Amino acid sequence: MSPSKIDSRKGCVRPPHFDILWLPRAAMRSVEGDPSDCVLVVGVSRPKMALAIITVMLISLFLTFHMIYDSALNSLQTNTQDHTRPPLLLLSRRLYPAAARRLPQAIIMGVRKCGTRALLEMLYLHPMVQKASGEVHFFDRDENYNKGLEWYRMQMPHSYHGQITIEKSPSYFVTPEVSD
Ligand SMILES: Nc1ncnc2c1ncn2[C@@H]1O[C@H](COP(=O)(O)OS(=O)(=O)O)[C@@H](OP(=O)(O)O)[C@H]1O
Repeated sequence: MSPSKIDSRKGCVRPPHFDILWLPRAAMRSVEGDPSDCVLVVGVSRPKMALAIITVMLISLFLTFHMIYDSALNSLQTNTQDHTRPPLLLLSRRLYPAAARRLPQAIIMGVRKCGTRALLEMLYLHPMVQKASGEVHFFDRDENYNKGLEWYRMQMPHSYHGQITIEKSPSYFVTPEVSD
């Protein structure tokens, strides 16, 4: 070991520059045999520091873009009939589960003027419930029923997997064909 690298006062090994990332363990031992006199110097080389900062910035930028993309796409889907969403990442399906229009799992079918709207709005207070905005009249009106289940599904709101979609059409209760 060259004498210039040895601290003459304490006898500790010193790095030649402050931007050394890894020092060998032996470099931190006292040559003179007194380890308590040594000071541990931890530094990061400038290129590696720059690389780390750029990596963090790129990841933050990507995540920000991904969140903006996701929310923009969700709001677009609310206004269009498109229910598919191209995944930006395979992982994004897990992190941000896709919303889709689903057939109702529950239907409020009557009876009229008995507070069906109030019932629906109260159920809708639950975060796991989504409601159709108006009365769909799928089962009681031929012109709607003939459009098929796909049309019926498209009248439903977007919901996440596990949420319950509810539709309310009180006239189902008094339309004999509905039970068929
Ligand atoms: N909790 C409670 N108590 C008493 N009355 C209530 C309650 N909730 C809703 N209402 C009244 O019910 C009427 C609306 O019922 P619906 O939502 O079923 O109407 S509809 O059949 O869907 O058109 C509507 O009455 P009208 O205003 O006379 O139409 C509501 O005021």
